[in-house]
Amino acid sequence: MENISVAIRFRPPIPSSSSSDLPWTVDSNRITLLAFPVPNLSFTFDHVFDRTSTNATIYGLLVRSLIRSALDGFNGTAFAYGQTSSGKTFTMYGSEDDPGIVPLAVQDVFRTARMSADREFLIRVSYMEIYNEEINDLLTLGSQKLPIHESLERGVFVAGLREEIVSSAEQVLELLKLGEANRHFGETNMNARSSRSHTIFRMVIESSAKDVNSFGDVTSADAIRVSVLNLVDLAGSERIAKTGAGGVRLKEGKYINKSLMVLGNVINKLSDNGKQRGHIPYRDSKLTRILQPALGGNAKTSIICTVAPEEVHIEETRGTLHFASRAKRVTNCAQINEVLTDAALLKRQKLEIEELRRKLQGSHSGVLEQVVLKQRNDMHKSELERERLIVELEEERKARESLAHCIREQQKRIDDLTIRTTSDHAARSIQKLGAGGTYDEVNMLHPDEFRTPDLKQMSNVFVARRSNCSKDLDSSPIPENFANIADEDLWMRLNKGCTTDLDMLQTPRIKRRSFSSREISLDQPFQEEAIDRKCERLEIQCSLERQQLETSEEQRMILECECNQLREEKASLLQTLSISKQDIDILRAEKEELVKELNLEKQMMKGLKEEIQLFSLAFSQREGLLTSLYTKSKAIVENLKSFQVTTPELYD
Ligand SMILES: Nc1ncnc2c1ncn2[C@@H]1O[C@H](COP(=O)(O)OP(=O)(O)OP(=O)(O)O)[C@@H](O)[C@H]1O
Repeated sequence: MENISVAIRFRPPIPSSSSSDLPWTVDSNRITLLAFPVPNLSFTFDHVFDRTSTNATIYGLLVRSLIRSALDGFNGTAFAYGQTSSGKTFTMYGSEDDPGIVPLAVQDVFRTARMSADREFLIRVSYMEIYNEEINDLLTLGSQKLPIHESLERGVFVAGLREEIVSSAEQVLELLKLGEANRHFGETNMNARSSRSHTIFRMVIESSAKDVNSFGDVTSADAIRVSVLNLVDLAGSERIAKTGAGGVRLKEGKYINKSLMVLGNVINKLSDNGKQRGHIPYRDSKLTRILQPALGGNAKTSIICTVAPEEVHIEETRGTLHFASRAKRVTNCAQINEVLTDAALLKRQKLEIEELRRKLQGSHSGVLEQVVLKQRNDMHKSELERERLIVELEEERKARESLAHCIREQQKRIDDLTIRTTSDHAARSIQKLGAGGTYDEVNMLHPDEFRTPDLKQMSNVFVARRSNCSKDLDSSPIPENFANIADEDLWMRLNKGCTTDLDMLQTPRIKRRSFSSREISLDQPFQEEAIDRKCERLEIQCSLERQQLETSEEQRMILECECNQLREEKASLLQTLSISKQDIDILRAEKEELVKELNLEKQMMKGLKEEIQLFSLAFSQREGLLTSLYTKSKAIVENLKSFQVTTPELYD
């Protein structure tokens, strides 16, 4: 990681401007603003160049190392930043007497390249401008609005930009002249020849070691270094009030200010502490997008901030100094950009393709197939299991239904028995009552006259009506113990919520017959005998009925036991059912998982196939490129040889 190098350059004051005491002092690399906005605000930079400094001095101290690094394979960017008319273009391009950074760098690149004993270089140049947020190729007339693309191999690049292979500084300077002619300049109140666009002069420097490993192994000597050197002349920020811009100039000014603002934002963000940094808005302008590697990326960067010394520009100066001090805090991470030579790349790609093929055709595909087969089998098994469970479930459901039916039947039988038992009990009670009372004619009872009350099914409701029994003077009152039967709880217990109409509970019509005292005295022994017989008969009947009642009770108990058993069975069946459901859910989830895995494997296989196709394609493309590169290199070498023969003094 290394910081961006930042220098401040003061342009000489314009002769016409009223010179007064300067509002700042310069002490070595430190600038102190004396009064604005607060007294003694200081900024320290890598270099501060005063009005006497030449472009050559600036180049030597700030840019030369960058150019040397570019020849070693590091990306490099140098740009001039500052308000309009502060001397950016002068710094970058200079004059006849004082050539600027661009021509000096071009000379230096070729000089250094020629001096290199162990590497040979291939240099391409391009020249573009960003005018009103559109990219124009300055080396090709009419080539405007070029798009920015991004790829893994090339990173961010301007599609369709002409790249000229160059072999000498003069050739480049000629191209620069051509570009300058195409560049947008315009007159403003501040500058007679104001740059209305940002220009980027780019050199792509490729180099490889002169001795190639004769064994043909893939070594670092096979690597090609490719670095990009950007020399940027920015348009200057301008205050419309000062430039007096209108119409086209005004529109240009707005685009210029906007893109410089984005540049400022990017620098601000990058200079923030890592945690607070957040999103860097490179994409907000074409300038920052193209310069992205130079701003916090893989490049060495130098910035020359130009300042107009006049007091009237103090605000702009302060702004430039703030930008510069922020930029000073930005760190880049430059590294040598090496790519393998085509031959080495071919070798490596062949190996990779072979590896992939082996993976596909060999054991790997076998394993894959096995996995797929296993998964299919598993899936089939789980399907069968699922079907079996469904059948089982159906059987269980049917069994449960038949059990429930059984329970209902049994319940019905219990209810019938209970009702029967109750009516027997009631009848017996009445008979007992009759036997212990007056001359009730119990033996006159007809079975139909003493019947179980009508029962209407109505859950949880007990209704008892007794509307007219009191009116029937002929009827005996309801026996006391029978009245207990009509008690709500008991009825509920017996009838399980059936309703009854107590009027239906017809007390047998026991007609009272009055005997005269004479009749009683005459027939008494006979009557007593008859009564005894009746009593005996009734007792026998009672004991029979008691037995019957006990038997019914036993039956009821047995049925209740059965009923409980059935309930338990039902509960256990329900439990089994829920377990089966859970099993089915698990199986279903497993099945889905397997299907997902299968799809994933399929995708992987597809991806591998595509990769192989891509590699094959790249392989054939590289083959073609290698051939053309070889032909081109041969031509260049021939050119160089002939050039050396004709102009030997250039290389001295
Ligand atoms: N260091 C310098 N020595 C001599 N002349 C200079 C110097 N710097 C700038 N100038 C002169 O000042 C004028 C404005 O300079 P220049 O055009 O380079 O400014 P600029 O910052 O590029 O302006 P703009 O942003 O408008 O393009 C030019 O005439 C230029 O020759």
